[in-house]
Amino acid sequence: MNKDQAPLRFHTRKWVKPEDLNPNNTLFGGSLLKWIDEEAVIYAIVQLDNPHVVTKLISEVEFINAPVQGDIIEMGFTATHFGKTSITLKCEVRNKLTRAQILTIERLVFVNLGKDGNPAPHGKTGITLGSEKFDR
Ligand SMILES: CC(=O)SCCNC(=O)CCNC(=O)[C@H](O)C(C)(C)COP(=O)(O)OP(=O)(O)OC[C@H]1O[C@@H](n2cnc3c(N)ncnc32)[C@H](O)[C@@H]1OP(=O)(O)O
Repeated sequence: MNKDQAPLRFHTRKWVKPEDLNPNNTLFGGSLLKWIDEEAVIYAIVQLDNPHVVTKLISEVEFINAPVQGDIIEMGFTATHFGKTSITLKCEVRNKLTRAQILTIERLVFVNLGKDGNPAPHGKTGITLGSEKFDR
C-alpha cells in the first residue's frame, strides 16, 4: 500500500445466498461486480457530496478465491486519487470470517456531474472521514 493512501474501510457485508450462485455453485462474478459498483458509487457520492456521479472506468478485476453459499463477504474501498471532476477508488473483497482474499480492483473511476449532466469540478482533495456529509 502507498504510504499516503488511507486504509481500505470494510463496511458492507453480504451473505452469499442461493440466488447469487453460478452453475458451479460458487458466487456469480456478475453479482459481485454489481454489488461492488453500487457500493463504490455510494462511496464516491458521499465523498463528493453529490448524488450525480457515474462510473467511468473499472480496471482489471482479479477473482482470487470463489465464495460459496453461506459465506459472509465484506467489501473494502478507499479513495486513491482526487482529480478535477473524477475520483479514483481501490476495492478489495475478502471473506469476513477467514479474511481470505476474494477479489481486487486497483482502479474504479467515477465522474462528478453537474446539473447539465456534464463533468463538473467537485472541489474535493481528500477523504472525508467519520459519518460523512449525509449525516448532517
Ligand atoms: C453508477 C452507475 O451505474 S453509472 C452508469 C454507468 N456509467 C455511465 O453510463 C457513464 C457513461 N459515460 C459518460 O457519460 C461520459 O463518459 C462521462 C460524462 C462520464 C465523462 O465524459 P468524458 O467526455 O470522458 O469527460 P472528460 O473527458 O471531461 O473526463 C472527465 C473525467 O474522467 C476522466 N476520464 C475520462 N476518461 C477516462 C478513462 N478512460 N480512464 C480514467 N479516467 C478517465 C478524466 O480524466 C476526467 O477526470 P479529471 O477531471 O479528474 O481529470
